[in-house]
Amino acid sequence: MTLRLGVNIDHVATIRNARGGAHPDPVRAALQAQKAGADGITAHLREDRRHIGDQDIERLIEAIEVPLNFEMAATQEMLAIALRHRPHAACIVPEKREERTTEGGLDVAAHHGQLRPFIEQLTEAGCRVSLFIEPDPVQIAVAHALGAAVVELHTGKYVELCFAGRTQDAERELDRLRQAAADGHKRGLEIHAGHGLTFDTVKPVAAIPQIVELNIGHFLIGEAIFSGLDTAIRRMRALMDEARSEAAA
Ligand SMILES: CC(=O)[C@@H](O)[C@H](O)COP(=O)(O)O
Ligand SMILES: NCC(=O)COP(=O)(O)O
Repeated sequence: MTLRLGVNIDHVATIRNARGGAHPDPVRAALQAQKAGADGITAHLREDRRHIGDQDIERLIEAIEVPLNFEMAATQEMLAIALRHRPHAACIVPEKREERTTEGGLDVAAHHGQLRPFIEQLTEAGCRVSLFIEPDPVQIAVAHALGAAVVELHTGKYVELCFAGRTQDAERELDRLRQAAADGHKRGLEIHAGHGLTFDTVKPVAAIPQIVELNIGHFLIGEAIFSGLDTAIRRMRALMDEARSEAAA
């Protein structure tokens, strides 16, 4: 199975919003990412609009040729926006206003009743519905029962453990990712993964054979300051491909 790279351009908007105005433009970044080989663009329209704004979503839909993965909380406001734009994919994520970033996966087991109508309406509108969850067997089973097409496994914990030098715990978390990917794939779910991935942490995740898409943003946008977006994306793509061919050998 080939592995797609979705580039998340949220944090281009974070830099723009630090001063207001229009520069740097996340849509320009998305077009550059597309040219550098991104297979898709991911953007998270947060309730507080701290990075991506409503107009960015409208402009992205107009401008990009690769699929848009629209990340959204399960709120009526976001549902109405998604139904208006009908992006290729709608990824439902948990959201807390006070958090610095998306801290964990959506608890689909606890909120299945609330989530079902969102999944149904988005699917009906032609979006591929993705649920951003922890690599946990119960979450996988409920995501499947809810009729989602895709699950995106939260890799944040694995990355944090790697950077804390907690090698054994990171390996255990990687095993949870492997198990969840295999289990979800067996159930017919399409498997994506992402959050916090970097050049140093991407390869073991990219090597998991059932994963078909990685969504990566914050690190690539940060790295672009030093090497340029094109170089950062091409390097990430190369590491992903390397991991895949090493795993297949
Ligand atoms: C859900 C998710 O993982 C992404 O949206 C990404 O982390 C960028 O958004 P935040 O940094 O605002 O969480
Ligand atoms: N869903 C994960 C994503 O889009 C990118 O997350 P990050 O690389 O910005 O942490």
